[in-house]
Amino acid sequence: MIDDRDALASTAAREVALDCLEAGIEAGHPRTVIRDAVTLEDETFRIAETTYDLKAYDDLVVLGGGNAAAHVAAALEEILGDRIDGGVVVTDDPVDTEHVEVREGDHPVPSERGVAGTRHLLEAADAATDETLVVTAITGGGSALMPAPAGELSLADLQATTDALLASGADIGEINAVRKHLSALKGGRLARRVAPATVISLLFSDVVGNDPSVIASGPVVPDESTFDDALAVLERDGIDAPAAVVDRLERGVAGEVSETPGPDDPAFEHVSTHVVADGMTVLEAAREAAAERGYEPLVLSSRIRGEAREAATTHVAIAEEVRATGNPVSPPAVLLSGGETTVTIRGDGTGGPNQEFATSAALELAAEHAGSGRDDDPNKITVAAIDTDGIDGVTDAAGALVDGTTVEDPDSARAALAENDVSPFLEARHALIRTGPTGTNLNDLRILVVEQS
Ligand SMILES: O=C(O)[C@H](O)CO
Repeated sequence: MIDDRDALASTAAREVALDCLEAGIEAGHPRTVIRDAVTLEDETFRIAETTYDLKAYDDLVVLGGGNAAAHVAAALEEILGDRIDGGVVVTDDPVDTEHVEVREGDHPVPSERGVAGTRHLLEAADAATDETLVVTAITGGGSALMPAPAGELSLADLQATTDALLASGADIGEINAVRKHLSALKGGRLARRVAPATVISLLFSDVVGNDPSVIASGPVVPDESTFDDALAVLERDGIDAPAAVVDRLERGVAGEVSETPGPDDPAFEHVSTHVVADGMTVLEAAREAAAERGYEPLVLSSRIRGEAREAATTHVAIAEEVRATGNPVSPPAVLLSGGETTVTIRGDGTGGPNQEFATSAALELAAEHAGSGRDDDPNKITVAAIDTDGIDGVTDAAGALVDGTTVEDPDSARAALAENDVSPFLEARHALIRTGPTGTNLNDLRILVVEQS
């Protein structure tokens, strides 16, 4: 799964870090998740504690979108086979499916083909009746991949607003409060389109805290955010949105455009929501892989957020403590974390949050190594950081793997960070991890392997 793995795995600690990454990605892949989450026995479809008698429905369709949506559809087909009558998913990571139509869209900025695919998805939703069972395949990336401009808005309006929101530093809850109010599908509006069908909503969460109304902007989840909230995000973050967008939001605040459906809306009467995978799914598998290799595993948090380079300093400090005093676990140990860090763009280079995390960690390790008075073991702490979807920032790398040998010239590492240009820096040091699109999207995975003195 990891390209050129042998070249990266030059020490035992690196080998362990790569094993943990691979175990995490495999556990988060829809084929693994769906196999664990749903079963079919005779005509009874089970998800968690709920069962559905397929004989009670005329047809079963799969609808959805997101980076991993086609993989979810394919995994559902493996279990449900010919019982699936059709459906549409929109994704940027297509795979072959037999019954569900896979349409391509684009991420992180929506595109024309995404709009066309989403229109098709909405047509399939409109065709649902009270005898339809709809299974939704909703994963991270769905907001960009399922663009359905509301009212008079155009794709260009959505693109300009998305660009501005992504550059603004607004968090995903804020970004999606805006996107929901510009869409014919997000913020629960897809539930209205499929009502009165029965809906089983399967969610793969790339949102810290798993709020279902934020994951892919909650197409079949009640929305408590308002036009007011959306306008406040634009104002607070100084976002220069197109006039048509501001106009729609202002008309919404004035009550001239209908609000997204809230928890009391009848559209949600027949919807059940299941978060079937999240960052913890990945962390638990990685933790197990570490333990199997004789390392004491410790999950620090599945909710790490904030500036990537600063999070790296804190992670390395904890690893140093482990190594120096055995707190909070004794080495050999593996520290693990998930969540999603961000990068404040100041320069004009190539990189991503996980690559900035790794570069900053490598810089810390080089400084710690040089100042330790104990230059015999530059490999005592090894750090890997990836985005589980295989695409860190807008690069073709998932992240990077570093240790105390990675940075020999701290000034170059600092310059690369200052320019947000860490990708070429890491490439030159053979530190980039490449996986290609992994088929899942469950946030970041960070592994710190701490060897014994
Ligand atoms: O698509 C989105 O909105 C983000 O990936 C969060 O799920």
